[in-house]
Amino acid sequence: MFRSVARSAAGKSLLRRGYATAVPERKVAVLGAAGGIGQPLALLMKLNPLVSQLALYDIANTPGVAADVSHINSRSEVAGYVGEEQLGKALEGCDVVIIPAGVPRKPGMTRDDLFNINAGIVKGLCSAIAKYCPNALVNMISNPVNSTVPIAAEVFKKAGTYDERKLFGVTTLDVVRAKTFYAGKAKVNVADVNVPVVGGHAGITILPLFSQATPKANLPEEDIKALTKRTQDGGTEVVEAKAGKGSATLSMAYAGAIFADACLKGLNGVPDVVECSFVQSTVTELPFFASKVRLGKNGVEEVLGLGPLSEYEKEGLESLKPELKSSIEKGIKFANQN
Ligand SMILES: NC(=O)C1=CN([C@@H]2O[C@H](COP(=O)(O)OP(=O)(O)OC[C@H]3O[C@@H](n4cnc5c(N)ncnc54)[C@H](O)[C@@H]3O)[C@@H](O)[C@H]2O)C=CC1
Ligand SMILES: O=C([O-])CC(=O)C(=O)O
Repeated sequence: MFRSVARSAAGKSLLRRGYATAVPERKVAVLGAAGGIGQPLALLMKLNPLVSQLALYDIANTPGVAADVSHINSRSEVAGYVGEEQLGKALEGCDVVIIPAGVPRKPGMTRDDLFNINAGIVKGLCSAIAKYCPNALVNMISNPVNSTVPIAAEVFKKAGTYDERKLFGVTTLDVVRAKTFYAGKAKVNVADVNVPVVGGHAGITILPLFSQATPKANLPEEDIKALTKRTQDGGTEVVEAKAGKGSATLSMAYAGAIFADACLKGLNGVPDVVECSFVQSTVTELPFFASKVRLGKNGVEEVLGLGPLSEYEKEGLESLKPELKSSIEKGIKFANQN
């Protein structure tokens, strides 16, 4: 077994010497790789020793990004693909496909305002995934995630390839933000902090569960409310600060790289890999919902429940349901009408 080899002294020494034979081959594609998120995400995936092949796809400018990233002396081989006619080659044999393709917000816009453009982009890319790598784990970053994930599910259902264990809305940036803001307020080491974030990925649908945050800090109710609001508005904070030049890219690339790494670890059989993600779910009455999920060799191994909620979180949960429900339905309707 590769893991026992990798963990043995001989395996470690092999790895240190640059022989990656103990780690399985894994192909990862980034769709939208020349964009604000795509470029730093390509860099971070190139640095990930679990990746053996990195396919960088975009409708423009990927050759330059691929040439640049390919000079880094890490394990994976890098190839750039540009234009729809090369999409199949980019996807063939992929284990994980990360999708940050699509337009970002400008100040004054909601994520739902991106629907008209991004829904079509995501639908096209998912049709190609169904054709060229139907078994890949799909990490959906493109907004509005609350709708793009249901769109992807419908496309895969129509193609007969849908496996609910393999489709993920990437909500890791909400967790990253919640951890950072909590650590600042609670004055604890950010590296030790854990905070689950559930619900969806837009405004009030983002529900951080600070009552379950560790290390425990017993923050007053006003602080919890302020932290919740800041986490929910984290994306808007960046959109406003960038003043028309887009939304979060660097922190999103970091979050996307963490989530893809967790998917790869799960595929490789590493035990107890748990991350929050927006997935098909029975945790609430909504068909998709973000919560902690355990990742394994086939993607989602277990969707974990919410755990005990404070009164404030229970109220937040009830208030987010109508908006999340309508975003999910909007995605399903789009996929079936267009
Ligand atoms: N899930 C999350 O937490 C977050 C999601 N986002 C979302 O990620 C998306 C991308 O954001 P940025 O990278 O900042 O935008 P960007 O505009 O900088 O890059 C998007 C890239 O997608 C490419 N693209 C457009 N159509 C394509 C297609 N059909 N196939 C392949 N590539 C295509 C563009 O050429 C461009 O290079 C946006 O929808 C944004 O809202 C952003 C931050 C956080
Ligand atoms: O706010 C946006 O538009 C981008 C995003 O999803 C985030 O930063 O969380």
